[in-house]
Amino acid sequence: MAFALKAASTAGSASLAAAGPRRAAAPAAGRVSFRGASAAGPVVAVRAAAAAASAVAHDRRSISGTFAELREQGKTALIPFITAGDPDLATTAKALKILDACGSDVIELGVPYSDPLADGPVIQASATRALAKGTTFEDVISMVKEVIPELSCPVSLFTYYNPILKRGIPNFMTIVKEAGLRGLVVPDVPLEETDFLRSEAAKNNLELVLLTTPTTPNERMEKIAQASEGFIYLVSTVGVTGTRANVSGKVQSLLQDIKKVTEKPVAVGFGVSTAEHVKQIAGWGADGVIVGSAMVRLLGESASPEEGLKKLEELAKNLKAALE
Ligand SMILES: O=P(O)(O)OC[C@@H](O)[C@@H](O)c1c[nH]c2ccccc12
Repeated sequence: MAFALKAASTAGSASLAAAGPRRAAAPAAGRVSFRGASAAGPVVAVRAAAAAASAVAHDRRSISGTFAELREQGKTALIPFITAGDPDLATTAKALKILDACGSDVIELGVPYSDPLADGPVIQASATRALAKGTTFEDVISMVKEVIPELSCPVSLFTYYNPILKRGIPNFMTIVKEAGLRGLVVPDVPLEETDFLRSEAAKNNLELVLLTTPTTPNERMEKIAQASEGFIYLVSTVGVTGTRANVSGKVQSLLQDIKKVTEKPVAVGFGVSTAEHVKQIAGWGADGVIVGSAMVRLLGESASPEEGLKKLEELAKNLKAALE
């Protein structure tokens, strides 16, 4: 069982406002293979070549470099989140290429985990399916290692703390770096415990993204803003992930509060799913939008992987167009 152990030391994390409902660990079944994933088409190669050519001033493949370039262009980053292994790793590989080809600026790839914090029902169900397929951390890493060289945007790994602790922080960071990943989001690690994580990540050219929420006190938000790398993840609302009809109007003032204390880019996530949402958030001055559940649902709940990928492509194009 890859992810069944709980990290007792991280319980009661103060990084997020609310913890999601808990559920039982999913049984690991037969392994899946990502091999056989075909390239997403010529547009992928064209984009990768263009990215290589423009990687002069900024490190285009780092998260902060990507944001620096976008800021110069006055653009807002599109950051999709998908769960690795749902419906299977071959489809995840294709999804990464499609998201990249559609103009995603950073991709957050979630490692499926049995005891998540703040994952809403859509992402929980997706992780359960991925684990039931037997998806392990090692499988995710092997898939990523093959796919990342074909992408032009940086990929950040989203994982809970336990899979990191289990492997040992320095060892984990080496594995992640060697897979070509450029960032890490670890939602259940409190700020107070991030120093070692950040320094080990930095040794491996990985940026550690921290999260702030509407209930984070100002003083703490400032420390998070100082310590966060790549960008600051502004959680739009209290509660768990999942699509919502509207974006909380509080986001506008939260963005202003953060921007008073830092020049680092700020990306907004939780409940963001439509073209109207991303336009509104971009209009409020956010540097990026993170879209998880809406993408995850399309991939995991479509009649076939092909249909899921097609719908994913439509959504990504639609959101990207809204940000142009
Ligand atoms: O699903 P949403 O509402 O679009 O939110 C993004 C989110 O999925 C992703 O960043 C995420 C998935 N699980 C999380 C747990 C904590 C913080 C963030 C996350």
